[in-house]
Amino acid sequence: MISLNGTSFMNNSLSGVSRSLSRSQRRVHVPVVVAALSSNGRPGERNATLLMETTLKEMRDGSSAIEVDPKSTVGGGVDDVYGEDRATEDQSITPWTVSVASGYSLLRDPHHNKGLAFSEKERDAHYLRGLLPPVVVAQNLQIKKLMHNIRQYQVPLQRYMAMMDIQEMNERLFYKLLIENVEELLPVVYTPTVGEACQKYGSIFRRPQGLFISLKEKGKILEVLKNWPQRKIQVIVVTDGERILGLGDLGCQGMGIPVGKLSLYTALGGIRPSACLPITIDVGTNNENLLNDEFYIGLRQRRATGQEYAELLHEFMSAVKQIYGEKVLVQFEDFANHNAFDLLAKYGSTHLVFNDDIQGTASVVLAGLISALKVVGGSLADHRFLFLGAGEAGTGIAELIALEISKQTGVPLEESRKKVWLVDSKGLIVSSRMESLQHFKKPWAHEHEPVKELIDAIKAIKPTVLIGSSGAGSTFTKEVVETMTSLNEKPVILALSNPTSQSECTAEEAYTWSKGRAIFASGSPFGPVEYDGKVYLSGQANNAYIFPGLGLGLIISGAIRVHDDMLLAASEALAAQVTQENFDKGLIFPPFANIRKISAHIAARVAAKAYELGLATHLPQPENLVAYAESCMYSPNYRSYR
Ligand SMILES: O=C([O-])CC(=O)C(=O)O
Ligand SMILES: [Mg+2]
Repeated sequence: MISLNGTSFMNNSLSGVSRSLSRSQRRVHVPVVVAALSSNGRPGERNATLLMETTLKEMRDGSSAIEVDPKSTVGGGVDDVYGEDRATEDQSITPWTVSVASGYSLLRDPHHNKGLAFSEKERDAHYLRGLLPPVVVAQNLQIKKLMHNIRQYQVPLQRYMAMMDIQEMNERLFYKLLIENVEELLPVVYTPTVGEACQKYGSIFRRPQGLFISLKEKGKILEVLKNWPQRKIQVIVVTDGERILGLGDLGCQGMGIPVGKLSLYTALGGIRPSACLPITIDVGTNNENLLNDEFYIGLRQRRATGQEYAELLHEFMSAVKQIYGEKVLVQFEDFANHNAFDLLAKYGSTHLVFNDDIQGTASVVLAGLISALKVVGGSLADHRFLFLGAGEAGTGIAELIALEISKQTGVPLEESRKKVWLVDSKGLIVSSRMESLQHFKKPWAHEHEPVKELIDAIKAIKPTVLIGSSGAGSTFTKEVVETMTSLNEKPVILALSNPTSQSECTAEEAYTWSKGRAIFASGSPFGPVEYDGKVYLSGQANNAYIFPGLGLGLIISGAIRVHDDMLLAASEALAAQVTQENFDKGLIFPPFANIRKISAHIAARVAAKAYELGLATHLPQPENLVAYAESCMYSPNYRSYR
């Protein structure tokens, strides 16, 4: 018996656990939790807030509050126990955790709460009697009710807030809702609404999500990471908020992005939620509006740069590897160009890192192009590509196109790059500008006389494919689209900038101005367009197709590095999922409704590449990687608590 503040604590539950565990179960890392009992030791009066220091420390290694019926976990749900080298879920290990929660706190624990779906037996076993009204409802009915409620909100931000409330209240319900209504809810929890949520994050802020690491935490980042309740992290999405979508510097309020991206890692890629960690690094903001906004939640100072910035990021990257090991995937998201390329180059050879805006966008767009060519004809090498925007997305896509052309034709990369031209704010990137170009633009400085305007670059280069990646809205004007249409029977036009307000043109503009001839896709979603009596659908060329499956592939193979060939493999896997039926509707991407299947195929191809390149550590390689990827996916169905 241990005494703390005059209250007695006994570790009855703990000994119960030890007795119940088989030897194989003990072999895995079972989080040891000592339930705090009141002086009379009646478990009904357990109070999770009275846990001892040491217990809390152990809980940080990944504990939960509920003993789960193993029969109810098939297909996922083992988010409390983990093996050493397993994928996202471990079905070979009987899940086992110890209850530390009172019924009251159970209802407030989003990882385990089931609301009205707690069965009669569970209500008895977990001290829930009286805390819920008598009715017991199925998860499907809860979904039906919530969808009905969400549809009542006309304002997208209200829908976003409703979804965040559900996520904070009942995690499994949130994910089931999202998975089963993905096409309707993706624009709510993700692009475009998440952009508005970040802009207003200070005002709508209720409960913190994710981990905030600011300059104040310099020298203490390892300790900060230890404050996060889960230790077995598989994916981190981190931003410093400097370039949130096409909305610019939103400082600390960029947190909405890692939170949104990670909810897609789970919903679309099946990574269990407890293995996902959203992080915002706050080094200040140069956004005057935010600095003067009384509701701003971040550091009220201008951005740290140079050595101060590099040191904080380095401490972060080192701490992450120290605490989570070398197989944790760190996804850089929405960093400004000048840092994004440097971070990827600096940590690409020592950490499992991935930049979604450079590599994820590149991979999804390459997939779109591979499938567009089935409609337009020719091989990649037969086409000419012109970009508006030469930042992370533009140069990232350009490079992947060139790599794929070289792979297909065997010509050197330098030659393949000549098929690709980029326009930035100063005009066409040409060799006479070489001296003043940022390093990531230099490979694209081809021989040509200077051209200032996009429209003149189109007339000079005569591209077959036009890609917008500048973050500046309404730049594909009527004249731009008409010129592309005069040059091509089926011009491929991709307006990638996000959110909707920053899109280079709308779907309606693309179809109307091209007289229905454009092959169009956009970064933010657009609804169907009717032109001349025909309905045109447009795909969403968004990295959400790629990163969840890519992440799953890296995790199941235990990959230790991301390699360009994995991005090419992901593109090919995605393109292979586009059916004739999709093409007939004008789509060059498959519908998001099938995204979990798509992610499994992407994961399988990425994992296969990891094995082929010797970058996988989970050996032996599973025979059927698609089936294996599917079997590792988190299921949001409720588990039964004994
Ligand atoms: O978040 C999105 O929708 C796509 C993306 O990475 C960006 O625009 O930065
Ligand atoms: Mg992004």
